[in-house]
Amino acid sequence: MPTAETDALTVAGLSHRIGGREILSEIEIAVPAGRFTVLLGQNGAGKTTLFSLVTRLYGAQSGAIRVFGRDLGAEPGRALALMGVVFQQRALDPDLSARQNLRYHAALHGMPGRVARQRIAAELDRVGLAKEADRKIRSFSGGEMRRIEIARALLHEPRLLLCDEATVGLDIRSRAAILADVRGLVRDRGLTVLWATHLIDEVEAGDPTIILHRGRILRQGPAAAIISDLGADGLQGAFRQLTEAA
Ligand SMILES: Nc1ncnc2c1ncn2[C@@H]1O[C@H](COP(=O)(O)OP(=O)(O)OP(=O)(O)O)[C@@H](O)[C@H]1O
Repeated sequence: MPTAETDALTVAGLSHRIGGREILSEIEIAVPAGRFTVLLGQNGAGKTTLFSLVTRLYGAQSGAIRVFGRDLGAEPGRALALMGVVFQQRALDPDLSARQNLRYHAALHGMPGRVARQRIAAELDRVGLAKEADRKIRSFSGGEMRRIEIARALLHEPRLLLCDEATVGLDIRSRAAILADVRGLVRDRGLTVLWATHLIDEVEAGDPTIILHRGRILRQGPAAAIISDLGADGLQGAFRQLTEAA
């Protein structure tokens, strides 16, 4: 697959087996820079496994992953520095404060103390939690914890943000607020986002959309184009057609 200069993330020929079972098969995707791209798939489609490979939690068994042209296998440090991640499972220490959790992350990225303090203050302020910085994580609501995780993921100023089911378990208002916030980062900062979800109502017509089903990519392109190519009356119908035929 050709790698366009404008691609933030490309994955080519990536397959992954766990315990003899193929979880991902010949994945080929291109995530355009500066856009909000949706990775749409039902539970068990393979979204988290794909994120685990892109973030190097799992070593790739085949294929190539590039982040802004940098090969993840050959230059892991440089490629990973360009990425921020919000995992599906909560990954904050509940007994530490928001500030302490972020400080820990800053240290992992080798940020000098003064820079870390400024960045932590700026990102907590951006998500509206600057005054709550010294509260223990366990005292925050689910939506607030997600906002802290987004602040943490942005601390080292990545160019690509990966979000794995970032709105799962949240009420409708919190879901909408998180989604609007992350879409705003794309619009205002030119951030690239890859947003994994099983929720079709989180997709907008113009979003580059990648449909993953049982470990295979069924379609990718703007959601509106996928719908019209299939003659469907909406993304729900297009998704059903594709997955039923697979
Ligand atoms: N460590 C593992 N051992 C065995 N099977 C696994 C493992 N990790 C993932 N799988 C299987 O791989 C498939 C894809 O799982 P994955 O978590 O990547 O999907 P997902 O799209 O993220 O779904 P969800 O949104 O429910 O987390 C599932 O069938 C899952 O059971």
